[in-house]
Amino acid sequence: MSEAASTRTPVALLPSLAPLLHAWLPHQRWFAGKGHPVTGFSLVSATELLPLDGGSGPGLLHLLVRVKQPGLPAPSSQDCYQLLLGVRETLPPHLARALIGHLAEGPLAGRTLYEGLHDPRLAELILERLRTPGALGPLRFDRFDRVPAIPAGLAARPLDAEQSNSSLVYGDAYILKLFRRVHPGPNPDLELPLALARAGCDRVPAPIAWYEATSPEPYTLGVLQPFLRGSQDGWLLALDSLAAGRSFTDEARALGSVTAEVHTALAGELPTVMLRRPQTEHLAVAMSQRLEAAAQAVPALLPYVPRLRAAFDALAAPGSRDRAWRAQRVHGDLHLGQTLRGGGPHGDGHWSVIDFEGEPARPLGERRRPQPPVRDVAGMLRSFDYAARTHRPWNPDWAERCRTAYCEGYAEAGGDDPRAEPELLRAYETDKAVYEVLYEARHRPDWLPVPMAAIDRLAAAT
Ligand SMILES: Nc1ncnc2c1ncn2[C@@H]1O[C@H](COP(=O)(O)OP(=O)(O)O)[C@@H](O)[C@H]1O
Ligand SMILES: O=P(O)(O)O[C@H]1O[C@H](CO)[C@@H](O[C@H]2O[C@H](CO)[C@@H](O)[C@H](O)[C@H]2O)[C@H](O)[C@H]1O
Repeated sequence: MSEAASTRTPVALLPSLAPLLHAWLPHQRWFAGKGHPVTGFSLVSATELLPLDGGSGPGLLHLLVRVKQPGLPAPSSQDCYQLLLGVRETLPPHLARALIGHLAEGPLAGRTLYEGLHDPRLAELILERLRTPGALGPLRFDRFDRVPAIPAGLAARPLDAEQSNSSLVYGDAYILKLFRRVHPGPNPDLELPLALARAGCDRVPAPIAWYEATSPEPYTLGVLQPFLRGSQDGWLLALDSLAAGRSFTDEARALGSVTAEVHTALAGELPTVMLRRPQTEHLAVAMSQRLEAAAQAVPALLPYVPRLRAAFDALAAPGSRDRAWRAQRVHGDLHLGQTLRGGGPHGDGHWSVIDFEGEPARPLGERRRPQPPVRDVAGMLRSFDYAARTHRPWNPDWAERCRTAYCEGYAEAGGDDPRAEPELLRAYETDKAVYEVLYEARHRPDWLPVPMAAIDRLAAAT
């Protein structure tokens, strides 16, 4: 890949970009620091993927920018975001919704700045870069060695369903996920699918290509994988089943077995450890601390704190002195919305698991630590409860049947039966429900009653 005309560092640009970013960034769906004032920006890296002085055509600027938000605790007070900014003389009407603003001063005064991913020409250029491994300034583009070449000229479109990140679909054949808030170190959403692909596990769309920043720190920035066209998302399938009064136990059993398959493959590829005292005590303390922090942010949790804490204390109770739990790399944020049925080469009934990033709010180091696999099981059990609660009238039996079938499927496929360690399962379900209370309070306050109902039930059971 040529380095020509692409790696000038337009530091001089930042002062003129800053006011536009200030007005635009906090309103983006993927911006994690909502509700806290942005006081400034600093540049981590800048790369011209397409020269900005290229005449009448668009330019594409890749930026890693640190956003200063002193109201947030460190390190979130200086989070780093990936931006792909288009620059044109004038914005054609079909790109009107991508507008960020007009540059009033600096080297590009008079030009228009816009969200580059909405411009098919620029999105297609990113795929072109990924087709050929190589370096471009601080960026490095890589390919998985066991997959066929990526064809040229595939049409690009942004995916509307994006949540924490942004995705582009190419010719309905590939999907590129671009991480928005990035942390130094390997992103588990590349690390784990690569490990699974190397293990021959077909439950995860195998990464085909990816790109990273290599300096000043390593950041995983984007991963290209096959697009499962026509696949159905497990969350919507569960809601359909509830609406139609249909059982979901076959699907839940299959999901249990898929989870066990993924866990077995991950345990075979990546380190596993045994958690004993004092690690089990540390686990209980960390869960209690998360509960207390969540209760500070969402006071509705406060009356439940003592009883919920009992579920965590049980992990380190005197009777559990000799217990040891196997820990390994896990998905970390497993729920129905992270599963897709069909759409790939394995047929309509084949389930795949996506989005191995873990809970985005947790530090990367914590997400990459080996954890008891029951953590993922708890995530999926919470998801059955969510689906049953979301549907009117509430159908607790539906969730209970799914729960049983999922645990049976997990054990039948070679996983340890999650019900054999009820304290551990309860602690993880409680920890997840606490996380969900915080997540819903921040992102979807109308949904808060869903995890609060679980908090009420879990507290009553201790
Ligand atoms: N390989 C894929 N094939 C088809 N659709 C996908 C694929 N990967 C992700 N998606 C779709 O994109 C959405 C967002 O992907 P996800 O990895 O969960 O991103 P985020 O981290 O932004 O939530 C998913 O809910 C799913 O609908
Ligand atoms: O998919 P993401 O990685 O963005 O995960 C976050 O958002 C999820 C919601 O989209 C959230 O999941 C919660 O709501 C789901 C229903 O919408 C439910 O199935 C899950 O069980 C529940 O946790 C997830 O927690 C959050 O990290």
